[in-house]
Formats: sequence, structure tokens, C-alpha cells
Amino acid sequence: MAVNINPRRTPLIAGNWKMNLDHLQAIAFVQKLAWNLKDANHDFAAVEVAVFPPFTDLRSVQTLVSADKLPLAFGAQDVSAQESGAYTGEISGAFLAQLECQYVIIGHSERRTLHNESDEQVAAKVTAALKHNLVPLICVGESAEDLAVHGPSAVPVAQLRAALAGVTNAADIVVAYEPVWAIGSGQAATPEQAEQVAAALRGVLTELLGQDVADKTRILYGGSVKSGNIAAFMREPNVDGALVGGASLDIPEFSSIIRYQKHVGL
Ligand SMILES: O=C(CO)COP(=O)(O)O
Repeated sequence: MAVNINPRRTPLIAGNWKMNLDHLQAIAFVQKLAWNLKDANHDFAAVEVAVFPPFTDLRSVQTLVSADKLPLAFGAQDVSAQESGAYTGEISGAFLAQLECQYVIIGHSERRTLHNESDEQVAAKVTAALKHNLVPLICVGESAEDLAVHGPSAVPVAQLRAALAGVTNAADIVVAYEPVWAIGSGQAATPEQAEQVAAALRGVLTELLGQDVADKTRILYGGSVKSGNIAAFMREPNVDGALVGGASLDIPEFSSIIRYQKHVGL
């Protein structure tokens, strides 16, 4: 099996906390995670680590990361397509940039399904993120029904095409392939399935943004990632990391996922 050694793409292990951990819990969590990784001599340049707390935690996380110079990236779980104004409950990319967020998750399946987010809204949010130099972490993925009807790649490919509608070829983006049926189900995709879709997504990047951008853009797999299955995903040539939900809330488990190279000797 191929080992992921593309030198242009630093693997990224990202923790999507969803609606978990308040700002006080976030401080304790991030501190412990950083200590745990430091104790384990984690090489952050070799495998980047990012956390995605709820909006209300971001200021606390920013303060901690900055004061203690923690080598952790962080971002928000969503962003408004709007800049400012009468949009009750929305959060501008300008505010996230002020909080030194590096990333923002856009188009997570929970936003698409629970909040009816359309491909057009996802594209507008991607444009808004890039405007503020936030790296959009664009989520795509098929439902179980899509999988049965269209196979694994069709819907994620169409979603990525739509999300990139306003993107020019200089953009720094991250793509996450998260099959809806694998999220929170304990039933991850097989590494082969993830690779097949990731390769198709890289084809879309090549077509729309050019070879150079496609070569350096990280494509993550998400959906029931655990310490026990991460290494097999990371062996796939087009899988450059993981977007981890439930397992990112358990420090030893998340740390073990981040340190996947250690326990498989990659
Ligand atoms: O939705 C996810 C990350 O964004 C995946 O969640 P789980 O890792 O809990 O399956």
C-alpha cells in the first residue's frame, strides 16, 4: 500500500468539537492536549493539529494559544456569507480573522441537513472566508441514499464543484470528504473508498484550480475516525489527514490519532 509522502502536503489532523465544551472547558482541554502532545514530543511541523471549538470558546482559545505560544491551529465551525449588518445570529469572517482563526469549516453535513444549507450558500461562505484570509475547510459527502443511487463520488464531486464557484486558483483551501453515513455512526468508510473519492476530488481541484493548487491542497477524510483506523487512511496517497468529531473530545484518543505515525511506524 502506498504511504503518503507528498512533501507538498503537511498532514492535518483537525478536531471538530461540534456543540461541545464551553469556554472554560475549552481552556482546560486545549492546555491538556498541548501538554500531552509536548510530552510525547509531537512534531507539529510533520503533522499539523487544529481544533474547531464553538464560537463562544474562540476568544479563550486564542488568548491561551497566544499567551502560551501553543503550536495549535484553531478555527470556527461556520461563517456568515455576509460581511456585517442585520443578520441576527450570524458571525462575520472579519470577526473570526480578528480572533486569529486560521481556518473555518464550511458546509459540514450537519449544516447542510439540519440548516438546509445549499451549495450556493456554501460557495458564498467560501468566498467570504477567503476574503478574510481564512482557510476554508470545505466539507462534502454523500448520504446513504446518494451512495446507493449514485455511488460514492458523484455527490461529493458535485458539491465541491459548486463550493469552488467563486474561487480563483491562488486560494489556500482544505477539503474534507465526510460521508454522511459514516459521521457519528461508528461505521467509517474503508480506506479504499476514501481514497477513491479523494482522488476524484483532487481531479476536480486540478480541473478548476490547476495542477499546482491540486497538488498542494489537503484532502481530509472524516467519519468515525479513531486511533485504530487512522493509520490505514493515512496510507492512502490522496488522503492528507482527518476531520475528527467524537474522538477529538477525548484527549488520549485524539492525541493517539495525531500521533498515528508513531504507532504504525510510518
Ligand atoms: O462530522 C465529523 C467531523 O466533522 C465526524 O464526526 P465523527 O468523528 O464523530 O464521526
